[in-house]
Amino acid sequence: MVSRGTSTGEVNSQPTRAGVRTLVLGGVRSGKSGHGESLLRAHTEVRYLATGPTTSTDAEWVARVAAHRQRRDERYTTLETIDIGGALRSDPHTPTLIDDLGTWLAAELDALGGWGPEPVDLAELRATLCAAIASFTGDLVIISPEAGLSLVPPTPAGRRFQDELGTLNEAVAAACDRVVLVVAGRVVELPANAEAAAPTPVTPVVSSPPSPLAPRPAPGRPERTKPETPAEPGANPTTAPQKSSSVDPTDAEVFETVATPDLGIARAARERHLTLTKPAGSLGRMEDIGVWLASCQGVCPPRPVSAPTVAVFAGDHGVARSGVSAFPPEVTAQMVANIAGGGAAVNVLARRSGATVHVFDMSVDADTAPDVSRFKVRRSSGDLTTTDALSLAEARTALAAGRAIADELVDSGADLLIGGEMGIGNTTPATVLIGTLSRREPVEIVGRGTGIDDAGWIRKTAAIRDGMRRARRHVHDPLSLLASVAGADLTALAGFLAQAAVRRTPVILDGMVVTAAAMVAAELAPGASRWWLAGHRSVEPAHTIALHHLDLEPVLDLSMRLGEGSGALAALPLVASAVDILSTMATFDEAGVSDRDASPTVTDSPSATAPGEPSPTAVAVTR
Ligand SMILES: O=C(O)c1ccc[n+]([C@@H]2O[C@H](COP(=O)([O-])O)[C@@H](O)[C@H]2O)c1
Ligand SMILES: Cc1cc2nc[nH]c2cc1C
Repeated sequence: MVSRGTSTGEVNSQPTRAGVRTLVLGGVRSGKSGHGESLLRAHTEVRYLATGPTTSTDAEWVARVAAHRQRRDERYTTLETIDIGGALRSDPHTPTLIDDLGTWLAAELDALGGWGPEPVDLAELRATLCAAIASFTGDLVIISPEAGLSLVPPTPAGRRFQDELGTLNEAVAAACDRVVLVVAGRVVELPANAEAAAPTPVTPVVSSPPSPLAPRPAPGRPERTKPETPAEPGANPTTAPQKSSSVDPTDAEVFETVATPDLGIARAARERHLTLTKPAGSLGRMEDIGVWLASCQGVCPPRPVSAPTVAVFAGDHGVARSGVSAFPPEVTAQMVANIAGGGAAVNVLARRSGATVHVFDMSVDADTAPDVSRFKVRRSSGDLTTTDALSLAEARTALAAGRAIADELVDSGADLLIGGEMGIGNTTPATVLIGTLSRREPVEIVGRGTGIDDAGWIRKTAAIRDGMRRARRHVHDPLSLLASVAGADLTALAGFLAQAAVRRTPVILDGMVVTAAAMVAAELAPGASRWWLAGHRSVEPAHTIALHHLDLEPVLDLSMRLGEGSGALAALPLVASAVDILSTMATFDEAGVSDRDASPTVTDSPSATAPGEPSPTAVAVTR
């Protein structure tokens, strides 16, 4: 199939460039600086090039500078300079924020005496700056005022500034990978050219909120977000799963707005916990889990979990041929047959909890049973070290398949979903995704997967390094990222996890591989992670980083590293118990048990005992 839109191929003429250069335009108080800072939030070290003076006799200016500084944290090193070209050239790697080009231009005009009637030629200055931007290799965010939307200024100096700034912005935009416009805190992606700006078949278009997790299309792709689907008439919008929509692959990466689990119900569940016959908080995290599930169901007390359902996404990966796993790729197809036959760990654990297991061959390098392969995208995904794992069209097909699977399972009554996976070599693409999105170094995050030895670990680290080098340029475009390195199984998983959230269905995440897909799903469908519970912490080092990135605390930490959905299933009995606690445990009133702080109230009876000796007949229990 021919892909549409952007290509995931090698488009950068400088193969060592890993960063993204973004020009953030906006008016005064538009939110442009805050948005620019959010783009660099994942970095532990950011250089801040302040183009304006940080001290002044102008108290209002000092207050503005202080407000900006307060928003930034200790990760920032500030360099006050107007030689921003020189600063970029002297360190072209460290993630850098330039704030902003307007003050830089004003300072340059000051220095050149450019405010007078004689025009000064800034072409060389612009070209030098743009060359420095073009050769910058790290993440770079440049803030600049969009002054062209105001009236033509009444003074020659004002007109000079507005004209020069417009010309400068256009030149800098051409040197950047992305350009966004911030208006009233809303971020609009500006397409690279007229062709890219042409209307896409997808409607409607709404501007996305300035969430740091909001999907950020690649340069040239308009931002597209579907509005939340209205609930069925009469249905409680939080208790009724959203209606299923058949997912067209051409539209696969566009998700409806994810609703928030019901906060009112969460509050009611928390209050109910206080009435149950136990000291407040004594069931620890089990209490939180019950509250979470009640808020997902939109009802308190929650209904028992009645149809937990596991979907195992299976696929082979070209990279597995390079000795990155302890097992040969043939094991994927063999294990798919084992799971379909009910003999794998996932089946055993599911039987214990009454869960149903489905296995889906997305990209196994062999023929599998027809019912298992009905969503199959291709035989084995490409080797991520040298080529795109999928074409963009295949990635869309896989994403749509994952979404359709979530829809099918929810429509057939699943009230809790578990994503699992099976695929020899899949910890390599999963680690590449986590490393890329969390901006970690490969050696920090490489684990031993199925149990590779030291030589295998070295090969795997090199493969992850190569994959991350290819993936980095797609860090702001989840679909391209999936196509570039994830493969069909992990892409389908991402679609499945995001769609479950759209359908307001709670999910227990499994190990590192599933959580890697979840990180991309959270980019595709901001807010989806509120519908997810982390079942366990796998021994893979990347898993801890992924959980931290998603702000999820695992239920179990049992040193597991199997995959298949096993860690999530190990947590399922606890989740079911957490629900039962809220729904079937007796309250203090029902059981006639005295609550804490039940202060004895002595009656007016003349026969009252001495203070401190309450008699059973004379004491009324208060709560
Ligand atoms: O998800 C995890 O935390 C996890 C950790 C280690 C191994 N796995 C499973 O092991 C397989 C991938 O391991 P490997 O060494 O072949 O990349 C794959 O089938 C996964 O289900 C999964
Ligand atoms: C046997 C086997 C079972 C698995 N289940 C998930 N990943 C696996 C990897 C292997 C090798």
